[in-house]
Amino acid sequence: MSRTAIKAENLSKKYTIAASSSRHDTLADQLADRVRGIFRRDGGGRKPSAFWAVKDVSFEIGQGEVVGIVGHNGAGKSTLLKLLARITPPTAGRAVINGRVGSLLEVGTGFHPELSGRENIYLNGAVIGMKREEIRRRFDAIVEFSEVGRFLDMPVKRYSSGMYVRLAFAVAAHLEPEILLVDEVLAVGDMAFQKKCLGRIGSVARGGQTVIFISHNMTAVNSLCERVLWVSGGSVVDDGPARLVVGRYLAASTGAGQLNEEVWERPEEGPGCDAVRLRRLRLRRRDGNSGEPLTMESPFLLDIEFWNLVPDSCLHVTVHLVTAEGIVAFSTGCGTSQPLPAGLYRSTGHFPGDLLNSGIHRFTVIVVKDSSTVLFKYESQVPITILDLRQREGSCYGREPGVVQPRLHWVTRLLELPADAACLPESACCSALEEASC
Ligand SMILES: Nc1ncnc2c1ncn2[C@@H]1O[C@H](COP(=O)(O)OP(=O)(O)OP(=O)(O)O)[C@@H](O)[C@H]1O
Repeated sequence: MSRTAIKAENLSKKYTIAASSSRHDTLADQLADRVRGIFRRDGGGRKPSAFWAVKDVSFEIGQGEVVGIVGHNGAGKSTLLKLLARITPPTAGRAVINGRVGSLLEVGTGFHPELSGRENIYLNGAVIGMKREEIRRRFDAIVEFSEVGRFLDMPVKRYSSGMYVRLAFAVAAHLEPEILLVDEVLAVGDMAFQKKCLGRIGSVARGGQTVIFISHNMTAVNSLCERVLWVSGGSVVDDGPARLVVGRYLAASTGAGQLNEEVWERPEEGPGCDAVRLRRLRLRRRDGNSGEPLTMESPFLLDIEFWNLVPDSCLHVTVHLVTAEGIVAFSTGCGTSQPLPAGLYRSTGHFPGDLLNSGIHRFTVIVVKDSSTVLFKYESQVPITILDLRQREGSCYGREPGVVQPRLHWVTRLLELPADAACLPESACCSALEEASC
């Protein structure tokens, strides 16, 4: 294994919530608390309570590893990163860090408000142990990336939060720390800048630096990180390859895989009518791996079991697959041209992978008799939750639009070379383009 960059040993942080149980970050908070005090009968005499924001967390991260941290709001992710960055001291346990740390944890840390943007760049470099000459070499790239060049000589306390984050991210990512800690910077700033940041984190990661990255954007985490820690209630509840941990986290968050069938034991209990009643609606992975959530690539099966109660009916079973937005993605089904004897039947629909977009889909079953009479419609309670666990290149990590996401064959061919590029061997261009096709 590579050298250890970070080692957390039983790292723990206890916070005490003040009697009034409010933080006084802003003037509005203070005023609100005073007003509350006027109306409070007990005079606000509640006892302070303590809780563990991070409890007994231990892990080791090797040099050059790119690790994502995921978890719900309030799970303890930011506190964990602040402990690693030594912004806050642990209540118990310790973190051993081998290497220069650059961090972008929250707006407000790391920069001196009275100093200008220019001075803060040098200050930050010096803090992580860089020589003036090293910082000067990267200065232009930092300013260009941050897009705040015009305000470089203004004290950063006058920056907007967007400008602040731009400069802070540019500094953290360009000063080439050996360990980069980044906390959901992407929530601030516009989409274009978020993309730029993700692209930069990707190139830092490929450059062999150790990166820890907190994000709620699972596509970005899954694409940028090789390993993911899932934090819940202040503890690490899962730690492993990104695709697996993100899959399990999303499955738990969305409830995917929890309800995969509806069953009615007796004909009189099933939805339907006097002629046909449903017995079972079941969603299955085609590979039989029932514990795993469905991803965009996974083929799956839908079983529709029904009792035909009237002999000699010609029946057609149709499924409408409906997106979370209520759009019918498509309709599919099967029927019989021959009359069916009475009995219990199962129709199984085979849905290929690389068809549906990610999201929580629903389906409606419609049973039609003799190609003309709708016997009944039933909206199933079984969700078809499709996770996006595809690896993305570049810096585009948003959800693609559209109800379907088929994987189509594309080829790019060279049609004509510009006149001045005649010396370039055509075969070289062609092979590059063929490789780029997918
Ligand atoms: N300075 C503090 N004083 C008291 N409680 C705090 C403090 N900082 C964080 N907490 C609390 O500790 C818990 C963990 O917070 P933390 O910010 O680490 O969660 P998180 O997983 O990063 O959440 P999010 O995804 O919303 O950023 C929360 O209940 C939060 O309210």
